[in-house]
Amino acid sequence: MVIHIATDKPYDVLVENGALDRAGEAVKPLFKSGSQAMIVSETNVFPIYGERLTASLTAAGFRVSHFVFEAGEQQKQLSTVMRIYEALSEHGFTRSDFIVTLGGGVAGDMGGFAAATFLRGIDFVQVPTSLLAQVDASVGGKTGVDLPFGKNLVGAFHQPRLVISDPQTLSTLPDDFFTDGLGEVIKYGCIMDAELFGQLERGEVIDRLEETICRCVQCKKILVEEDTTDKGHRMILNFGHTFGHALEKLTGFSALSHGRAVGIGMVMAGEVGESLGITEMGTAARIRRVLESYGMPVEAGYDFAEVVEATALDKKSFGKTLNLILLKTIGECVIHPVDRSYLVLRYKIAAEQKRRRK
Ligand SMILES: NC(=O)c1ccc[n+]([C@@H]2O[C@H](COP(=O)([O-])OP(=O)(O)OC[C@H]3O[C@@H](n4cnc5c(N)ncnc54)[C@H](O)[C@@H]3O)[C@@H](O)[C@H]2O)c1
Ligand SMILES: O=C(O)C(=O)C[C@@H](O)[C@H](O)[C@H](O)COP(=O)(O)O
Ligand SMILES: [Zn+2]
Repeated sequence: MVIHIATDKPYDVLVENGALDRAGEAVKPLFKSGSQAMIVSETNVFPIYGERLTASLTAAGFRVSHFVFEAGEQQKQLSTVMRIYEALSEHGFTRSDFIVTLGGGVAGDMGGFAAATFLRGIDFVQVPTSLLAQVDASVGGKTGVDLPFGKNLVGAFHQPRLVISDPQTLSTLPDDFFTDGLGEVIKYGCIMDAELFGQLERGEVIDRLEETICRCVQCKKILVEEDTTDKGHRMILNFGHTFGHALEKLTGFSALSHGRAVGIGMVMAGEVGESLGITEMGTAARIRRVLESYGMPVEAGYDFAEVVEATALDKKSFGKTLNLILLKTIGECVIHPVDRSYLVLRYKIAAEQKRRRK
C-alpha cells in the first residue's frame, strides 16, 4: 500500500512486504543517477539488513557508504550526530546526495536530524525496521536528539523524501521492542481511532499487522498534513508523552523504553483527565487493562509532583502553562492548558478522594 503525505514537500509511505529489496528502484526516480547514499544505521539492524539495502541501492546506480552507531536510545545525542557529520564530510557529500536511515526510531530521528542540518539540509529516506518506527516515528518529519535535560530537546522538522516500510523486517524485532511499538498503536486508538482501540482490547491487531501499520500512518497523515510544525492539533500525537518523556528523563534514557514510558504516561494522563472532570470515568482503567494485556508496565514508580517537575522543558509548555493532551473518551482528544502547580494540587486531592472511597 502507498500512503501519500501531502505536506509542503510531499512524499509517499510505502508499506509492503519485501519492500527492502526494492528500495533502490523506489528511490531511483527521486535522485540523480550516481548520487551518493549513506546508510545511517546501528549495530543490531545493520548486520541483518545492511547488505540487502546496500545491494538494492547499488543496483539502482547509487554510490553507497554506511555509518553504524551502537544501538540504543543513549546514543541519540549530539556527539553521535557529530560523528555522522564527520562521515558525510569524509565522503564528500553534497546537496545532491542523501542519507538512508535504517533501523528503529533512534536511527530515524538521529539520521534525519543529521540530514536536516548537514549543509543546512540534505535529503533523506527512511527505512524503518521496528514496529514503533513503522507506525509512527518514520512519518511526519520530527527529527532530533535527546539532551541530558530532556527528551528530543534539539531537533528540526525535516520531511523524508520517501518512507520504505517492510513489515517482514519485524520478524527479527525482539518481542520487547515489538511491545514498545504497541504502546504507540494504543496511543492512536486513544486519540482518534476507537475502533482500533477495540481491536487492541480484543487482541486482534497482531494478526493484522500490515493493516495496523497502515491504519496508524493514515491517522498520522491527517494530523501532519493539517499542522506540520506541531503548533496546534498535531500536538495530540503527544498524548501520554508529557509524562512519558519525563519518565524517560528520570530514568536516564536507559531503564524505560519510549513505548513503555508513553504507556505509563497515557494511564497518568487518563487519571489526570478524570480528576479534572474532562475524561470519562473508567477511561484510565481501560487504558491500563489494555497495556497490561500486552505485558506493559502501568505504574510510574515516581511521586506525581516529581514527574510534573521533570516536564519543565516539555515543548507544549508556554511559561507556567502546560498544554496537556487529555481524552474526552477513547478516540476523542482535547488540548487542555493547565498551570503546573494547580495540576499537582488537583491530582493530590483526587488521589486522596479515591483513597477514602476504597
Ligand atoms: N520522530 C517521531 O515522530 C517519533 C515518533 C515516535 C518515537 N520516536 C522516537 O523513536 C525512538 C524509539 O524507537 P524504537 O522503539 O524503534 O527504538 P530503537 O530505534 O532503539 O529500536 C528498538 C530496538 O530494536 C532493535 N531493532 C529495530 N529494528 C529491528 C529489527 N528489524 N530486527 C532486530 N532488531 C531491531 C534496535 O536495534 C533497538 O535495540 C525514541 O527515540 C523516540 O523518541 C520518534
Ligand atoms: O509526530 C509527532 O508529532 C509526535 O508527537 C509523535 C510522538 O510519538 C514522538 O514520540 C515524537 O518524537 C515526540 O516528539 P516531541 O517533539 O514532542 O518530543
Ligand atoms: Zn512517541
